Amino acid sequence: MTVSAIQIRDLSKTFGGGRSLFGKTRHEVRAVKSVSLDVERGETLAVVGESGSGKSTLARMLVGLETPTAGSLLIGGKEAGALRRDGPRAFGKMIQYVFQDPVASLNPRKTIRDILETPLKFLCCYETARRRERMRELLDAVQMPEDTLARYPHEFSGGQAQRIAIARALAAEAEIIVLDEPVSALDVSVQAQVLLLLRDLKTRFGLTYLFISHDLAVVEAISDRVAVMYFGEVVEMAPAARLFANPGHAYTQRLVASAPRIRRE
Ligand SMILES: Nc1ncnc2c1ncn2[C@@H]1O[C@H](COP(=O)(O)OP(=O)(O)OP(=O)(O)O)[C@@H](O)[C@H]1O
Repeated sequence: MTVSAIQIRDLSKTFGGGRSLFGKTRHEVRAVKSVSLDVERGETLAVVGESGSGKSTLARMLVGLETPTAGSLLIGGKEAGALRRDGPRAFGKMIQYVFQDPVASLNPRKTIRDILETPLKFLCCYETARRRERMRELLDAVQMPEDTLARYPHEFSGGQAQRIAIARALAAEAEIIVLDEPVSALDVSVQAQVLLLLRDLKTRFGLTYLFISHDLAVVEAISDRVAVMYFGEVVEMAPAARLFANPGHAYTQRLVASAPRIRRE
């Protein structure tokens, strides 16, 4: 039996509630409500929904940036908490995260060499020569020139910076990458290039993507299956072609009806 890349069961996250230090009742937000889904190895599963539907909270729980209130989460068949207790190295080799704002996600005081070398030192390549070789391979994979290494994040456009952030995520050779609105901050023409790159990398390295987006045109261009979130719940889950041709849930129908379209190659 093949093990799913990610297995989520009844996962919930509630923010707030209880009382503040000063005794005031804190407003409770149920950001994610009992979500269950599997991400199969080698697929791109998109999680789509409008702002506030809980997509990012779900993604952040996957990579340990938020702690679930309830439910279970298996990554590569292993319980996520146990995997984290094995240490950041074991966890980082299983799953990586790419943020929406590429420039903000790269430390402005560090050169790209430092940014790429840190995970390599930590996760895999203990020899300097091997690290140099890996950095060249990583830049080549994201189609950036070698002189990128000596420069700083602010010297790059948003699209270039996102390529560097993707290279950093690839450094650990993790099979699963969570991409949280990775092209939302980019111009439409640059979006298309980065989406093509992501598709190429997925095939080349046998990656699995969980792709968070509010943008249905982007989702249609990249995903194999789509989960639709609405007020913290997954209300529909279907292969992308079927969902766009024949949306089932009333909310999905509204989303699809109002979205512009990008054609698949
Ligand atoms: N740290 C937090 N504390 C309190 N409430 C939060 C926190 N993070 C998220 N929320 C709330 O949880 C709900 C879901 O937010 P989330 O960011 O997951 O949605 P989203 O679909 O990713 O939207 P967006 O695309 O705008 O980020 C929202 O109501 C949000 O205000």
